[in-house]
Amino acid sequence: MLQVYLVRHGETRWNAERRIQGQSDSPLTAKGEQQAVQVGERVRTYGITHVIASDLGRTRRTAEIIADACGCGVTLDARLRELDMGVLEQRHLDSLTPEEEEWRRLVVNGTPDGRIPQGESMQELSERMHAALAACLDLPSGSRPLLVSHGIALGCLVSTILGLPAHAERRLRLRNCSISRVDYQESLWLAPGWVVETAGDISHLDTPALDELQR
Ligand SMILES: O=C(O)[C@@H](CO)OP(=O)(O)O
Repeated sequence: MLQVYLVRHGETRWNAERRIQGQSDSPLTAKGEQQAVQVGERVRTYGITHVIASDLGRTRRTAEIIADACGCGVTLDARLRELDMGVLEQRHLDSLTPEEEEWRRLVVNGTPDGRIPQGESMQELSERMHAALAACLDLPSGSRPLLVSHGIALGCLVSTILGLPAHAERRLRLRNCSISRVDYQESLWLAPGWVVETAGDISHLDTPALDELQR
């Protein structure tokens, strides 16, 4: 059975400021760095063999800290990037005009192929995240990978593995540096293929970030 750990990056400056990042980037806060250290402390005994991260700065930095603790290197996979939120990237969530708010709702309410102008649909996000996860099946036997990605991207992955629509990720709270795990298994009892073991675990964090979606 292949076990794959899924970690959202540590808190960033724009997370704390309620600004939309998407494929734009902002650095980890001091709290975000500390959260990454705490993930490393937790998973260092898990036998992680590969740390694979989205190529955005916030995930790279989080991955470096975790990989140091695990004694392995980091490889980058652009398929693990956050949803491209087009013209709304870098904006404060509270500053959207009614028209912009409507664009945002097209995505989060599950309108088929809804997208923010110049952005990406949830279907496109789902396809690339599943491709990145499937690539773990090609790693050498006995591998135990840990993927470092983003809130909407990981939520979409977990939701769709459960058979829910991609936009169900809005009902799944994946805080900064939460750990989820999915397993690939052939089971007579559970559905064969990817199975969700846990989602959004933050028991290793002593100061969990306020989630930008929750505030
Ligand atoms: O892009 C963003 O603003 C958020 C949305 O959840 O994603 P993340 O902080 O996980 O990159």
